[in-house]
Amino acid sequence: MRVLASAPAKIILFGEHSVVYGKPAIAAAINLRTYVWAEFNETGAIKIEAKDIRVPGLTVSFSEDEIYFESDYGKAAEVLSYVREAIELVREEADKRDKGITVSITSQIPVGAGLGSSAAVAVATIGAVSKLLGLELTNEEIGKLGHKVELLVQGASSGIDPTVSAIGGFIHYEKGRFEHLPFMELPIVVGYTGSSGSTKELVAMVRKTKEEMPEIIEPILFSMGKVVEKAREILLSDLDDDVRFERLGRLMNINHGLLDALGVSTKKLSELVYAARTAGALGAKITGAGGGGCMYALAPGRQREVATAITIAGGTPMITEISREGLRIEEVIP
Ligand SMILES: Nc1ncnc2c1ncn2[C@@H]1O[C@H](COP(=O)(O)OP(=O)(O)O)[C@@H](O)[C@H]1O
Ligand SMILES: C[C@@](O)(CCOP(=O)(O)O)CC(=O)O
Ligand SMILES: [Mg+2]
Repeated sequence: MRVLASAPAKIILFGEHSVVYGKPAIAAAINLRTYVWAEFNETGAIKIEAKDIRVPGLTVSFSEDEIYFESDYGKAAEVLSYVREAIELVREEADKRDKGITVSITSQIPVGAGLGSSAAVAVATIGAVSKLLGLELTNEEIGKLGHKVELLVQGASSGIDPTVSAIGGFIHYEKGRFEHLPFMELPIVVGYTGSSGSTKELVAMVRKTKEEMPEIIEPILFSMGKVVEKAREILLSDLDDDVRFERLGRLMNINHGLLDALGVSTKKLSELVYAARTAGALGAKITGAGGGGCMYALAPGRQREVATAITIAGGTPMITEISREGLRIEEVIP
């Protein structure tokens, strides 16, 4: 039997980082997906074919007639830890710890870009492997297992990414509970800096700063929580779109400033944010953990101009759509 599952990327509209400390956040699944095939193997081992992820630490030496490859096995294993933990967790849930499983991954989601590639790969793996092992899990349960995987690998995770990747759509999330917000088309442009940041390291950096100066960092996290409450109110209001977008844009700019104060922006991210605002975006901010990766801009009627401004500033624009669907079983071959 072979199973193919897929799960989407996400953007965090408001509340990244503060959501790790129990504050609310708002996120949406987007139409970039990670695909995972799962099947049994006879060895009893876990085998992972990650087709489009770069493995760090590969050295190649060429001499007259020989080529030597040296790989940093520690780093290679670390890169695959989300997938490995996901498979181990599902084998335990199914009480089939010794089943040999091979997974093969292809992904449209840039890695370490703040678009939730870690959650999508964990959720798609859990989806495919649980189906293979005959476990009946709801998408919500798969989101919770995805959260466990992120906790195991990163040490800290709010769970918002695996939740929205598993269930799809547009959500408000707080302390493990989510509420679907009404589906709406948002005129946004995502800008990718081309560089990456590690969520594990950025979350640890924020925690360290918070421990060193709680009297400064806690009020910032508190304000971020308030920004999200206000954004939820506006999203659920019946204000006209022009007023609504103008207010949301202002809140995005405040949220970006607060993230910058936490130290997770970079020169390139800020350049893309300011380029987007100058080109007419009503708001622009980092999305995801930062340290590189992506920003997004709210630009009703100005998406094309903002995309051009992001390109001129050295980024790659992506006009994405919200994905109603979360985890999907694409194919089951008996
Ligand atoms: N296609 C993939 N195959 C295997 N692992 C992946 C894949 N995509 C992402 N990952 C894992 O997720 C990590 C990146 O996660 P993270 O730092 O949270 O950034 P983000 O979730 O914003 O992309 C990668 O280092 C890798 O371990
Ligand atoms: C920084 C954080 O709020 C979001 C991280 O998202 P990403 O891995 O950068 O896509 C962490 C979390 O919510 O667990
Ligand atoms: Mg991640």
